[in-house]
Amino acid sequence: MTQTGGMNGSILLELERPENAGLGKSVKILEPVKTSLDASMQVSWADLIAVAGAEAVSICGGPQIPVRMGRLDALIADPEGELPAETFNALRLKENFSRKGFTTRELVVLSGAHTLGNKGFGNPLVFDNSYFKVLLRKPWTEIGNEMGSMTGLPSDRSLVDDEECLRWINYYANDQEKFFEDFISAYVKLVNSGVNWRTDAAKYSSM
Ligand code: HEM
Repeated sequence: MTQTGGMNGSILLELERPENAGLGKSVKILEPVKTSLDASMQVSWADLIAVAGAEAVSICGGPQIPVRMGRLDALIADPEGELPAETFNALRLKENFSRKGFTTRELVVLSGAHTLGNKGFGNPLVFDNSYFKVLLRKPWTEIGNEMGSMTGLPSDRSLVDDEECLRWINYYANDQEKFFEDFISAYVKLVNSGVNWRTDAAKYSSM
C-alpha cells in the first residue's frame, strides 16, 4: 500500500481536512454511482474519481481522456501537508509539483482545469483555453473591474508573474489544440501516479 499520496481514493478518509472543504459534496454525488456500479462490478473510489474527472472534462467540451482502470483504494489517510495551497506563489507551486515528478509545463497545463468552475475564467461549464487567455489580461489589476478582483486564486494569478510559466500560458492561450493534447497526457500522468494497481489491472480500461 502506498503512503505517498497520489490516486488512491484516500480522500474518503480526509474529508475533515480544511483544504478538502467542499469535496464532500462531490463525494455525495458519486456515492450512488459507486453503489450502483458495485452491484455489477466492484469499482474503487480511486478509479471512480479518475473517470469522473475525465468525464467532466469531456462533457464540458474538452478532450476525451482514456483512463486505465484497476486502482486499489488506500486503507489509511495520506500524510498531511502535501497539497499545494491556494496561497502558494509560482515558485512554491513549481517546487511542490516537481517533488511529485511534475514539470512546470504540466503544472501550467493542469492548472488550466480551473477554466471550469466559478473563478472567472470564461463559461464555468465549458472546458476551453479561456483560463490562459484571461490570465494574460490580468483582470484583477483593472481599476474599477469588480469581477476582475474576484478572478482566479492567488496561485492562478502567480503563474503569470513567473517567466517560465508565462511562456506556457502564452503557448496554450494561442493554441487550444495543444492545450487539449498536453492536458490529456498530464491528466493521465496525474491519475496514474502513486497508484497501487490491482494485479489484474491490465484487463480494465474505460475506453
Ligand atoms: C496548482 C495547484 C492547485 C491549487 C492550489 C488548487 C486549488 C483549488 C481551490 C482552492 C479550488 C476552490 C476554488 C473556489 O471555488 O473557491 C479549486 C477548484 C477547482 N480545481 Fe483546483 N487547485 C490546483 C490544481 C488543480 C488541478 C491540477 C486540477 C485538475 C486537473 C484542478 C481542478 C479544479 C476544478 C475543476 C475546480 C473547480 C471546482 C468547482 O467549481 O466545482 N485544480 N482548486
